[in-house]
Amino acid sequence: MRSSLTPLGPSVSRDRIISSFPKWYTPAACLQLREHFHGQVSAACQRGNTGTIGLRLSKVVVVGDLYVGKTSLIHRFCKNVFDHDYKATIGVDFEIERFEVAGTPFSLQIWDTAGQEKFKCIASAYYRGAQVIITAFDLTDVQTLEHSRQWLEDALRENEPGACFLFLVGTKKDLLSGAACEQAEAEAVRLANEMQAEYWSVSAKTGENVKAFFSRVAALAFERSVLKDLELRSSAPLQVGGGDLIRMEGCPPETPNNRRSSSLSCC
Ligand SMILES: Nc1nc2c(ncn2[C@@H]2O[C@H](COP(=O)(O)OP(=O)(O)OP(=O)(O)O)[C@@H](O)[C@H]2O)c(=O)[nH]1
Ligand SMILES: [Mg+2]
Repeated sequence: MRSSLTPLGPSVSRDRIISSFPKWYTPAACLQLREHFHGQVSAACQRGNTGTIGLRLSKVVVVGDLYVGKTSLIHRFCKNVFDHDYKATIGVDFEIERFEVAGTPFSLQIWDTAGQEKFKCIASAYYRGAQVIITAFDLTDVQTLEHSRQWLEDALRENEPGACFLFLVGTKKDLLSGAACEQAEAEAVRLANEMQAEYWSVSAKTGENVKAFFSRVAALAFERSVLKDLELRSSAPLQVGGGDLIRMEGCPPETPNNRRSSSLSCC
């Protein structure tokens, strides 16, 4: 039986349907080398036993220096557009992107933050509760790669240790080729490994790797959400509706030991 919990609104477009697990960009810096969904996740999806995953938004935060192309990357993916003119992001902005992963509805809320120093305090207020942190740098500007570590540290400070998937993304791939591109990527892969992040090179201008990258983000975030949800439901007292409003007769009263941990709640 499939889950009856489906989000409101129109169904997802065909290019947001992820049926097989998307591959990494390079095995030299990737979060996991599996080519299939986790067995428990596949089984849960087949049975329609994915709880409220379809109703939730997973938060993705994109950080990095000004002018590296954060907004362009998000707009290429969400709107399939590219603008040559630079318009600085003021504070934050977000897009919601709906997917169907392994037959289950799943949504990402993608936060675009400002790289300009003067807006940093506004933007950093939105780092909390991220399930994915994407640190973007410009492949043609090594300084922006050097600053990536600081951006990541700032974003991680607002989140629970180990709660976020980390990605390091080199932008403007269309501006580099040959040895220059290989060298920039090699340096980035080194840093990605130090940061325990997955590395991707993309171009918002040509669209190269943009869809593949966000599909990978969505699949990893989805998988972790389903696993967390299964874990919570297997340890929670029997409830109707998955909430705390209605309790089945005979269930023990809530105690500090059986209360749901807030650190495990939905991101
Ligand atoms: N050639 C090329 N130019 C790009 C690419 N991505 C972005 N740009 C250009 O780089 C400039 C900055 O892009 P934005 O996306 O506005 O940069 P941002 O990181 O959002 O900047 P802030 O909002 O100030 O933090 C713009 O002029 C874009 O057209 C790309 O993939 N290739
Ligand atoms: Mg921007």
